[in-house]
Amino acid sequence: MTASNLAAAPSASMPALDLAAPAVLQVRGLEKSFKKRQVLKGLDWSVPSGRVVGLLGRNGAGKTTLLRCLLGLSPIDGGSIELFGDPMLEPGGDRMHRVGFVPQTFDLFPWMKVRAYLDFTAAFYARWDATLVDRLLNEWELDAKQKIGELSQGQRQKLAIVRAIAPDPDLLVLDEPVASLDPQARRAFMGELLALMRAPGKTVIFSTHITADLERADADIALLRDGRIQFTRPLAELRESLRRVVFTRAEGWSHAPVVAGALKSHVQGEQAVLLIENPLLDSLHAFADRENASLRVETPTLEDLFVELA
Ligand SMILES: Nc1ncnc2c1ncn2[C@@H]1O[C@H](COP(=O)(O)OP(=O)(O)OP(=O)(O)O)[C@@H](O)[C@H]1O
Repeated sequence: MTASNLAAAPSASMPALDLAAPAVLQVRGLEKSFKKRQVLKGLDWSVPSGRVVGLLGRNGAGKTTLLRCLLGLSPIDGGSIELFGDPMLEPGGDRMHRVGFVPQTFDLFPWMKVRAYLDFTAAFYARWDATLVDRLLNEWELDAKQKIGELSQGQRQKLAIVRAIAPDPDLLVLDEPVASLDPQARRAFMGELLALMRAPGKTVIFSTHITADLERADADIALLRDGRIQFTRPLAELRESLRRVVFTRAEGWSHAPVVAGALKSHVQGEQAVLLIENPLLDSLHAFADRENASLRVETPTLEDLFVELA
């Protein structure tokens, strides 16, 4: 059997994102190591303006490291980063008025009260939406008079989000922004985020393990694996094109069938399981008949995709 007789449309034909849109972020050959551990291995990434991008990757894949490097918060060992078309060499500068960042943990200024902290932060920004701040404090039940050190982890995360959104950033970067939020707050947050950021020219990049949030956001999915971004594609497009294909036969499989367009395959007892891009169903059925196997073709959930690909 040859690869081509089972399926067509190899990965190289994957339609790309709209690259005509100006890139907010252009990363080339990014390298980053901690001592001998190389975390980012010549990573290339282009994020067009106006997208909501979910950064997926396993624990330790390097998501936090990447986000920190992008914003100049962590020095890089090689490659280049352009933010809004200019080289990113260090944090700060005028450009930072256009960027909001929500770190994974927020433990600054524990002695400050919420209101004082927000007023203090507002002074650094050219734009600051005080009306939005008051509305979010109210809706997210944050007490302006409470000290930050007395807030729960989830409340701190909400505060960090308010602080990041208030300057009306053009690029919002969030590192697992909803990990500490309860489902209600998560839903409200995602709604708020999308309402604010689904405006022309606004871009959001957020890392998460919660695939339901990516679905709610109808985000583009960027997969970080082996120190590189493997792809960045709209979720709807992934759903449309990827299928989980299961061949089953009693005598099992010595190895998984070789199929063009297969992104991943493994053998599990009687089953050979493949994740295939744009499978040709007639060819798959013919192969199953020849091999005396049954065939099942499923549309994977995003969680399935994450488990298979990450
Ligand atoms: N300051 C540091 N010093 C040494 N090693 C580090 C440092 N920061 C991160 N690492 C290592 O770099 C790798 C990537 O870590 P990173 O936190 O970026 O992963 P992640 O994808 O964000 O993980 P998670 O999903 O668990 O948050 C890990 O192996 C981690 O141990």
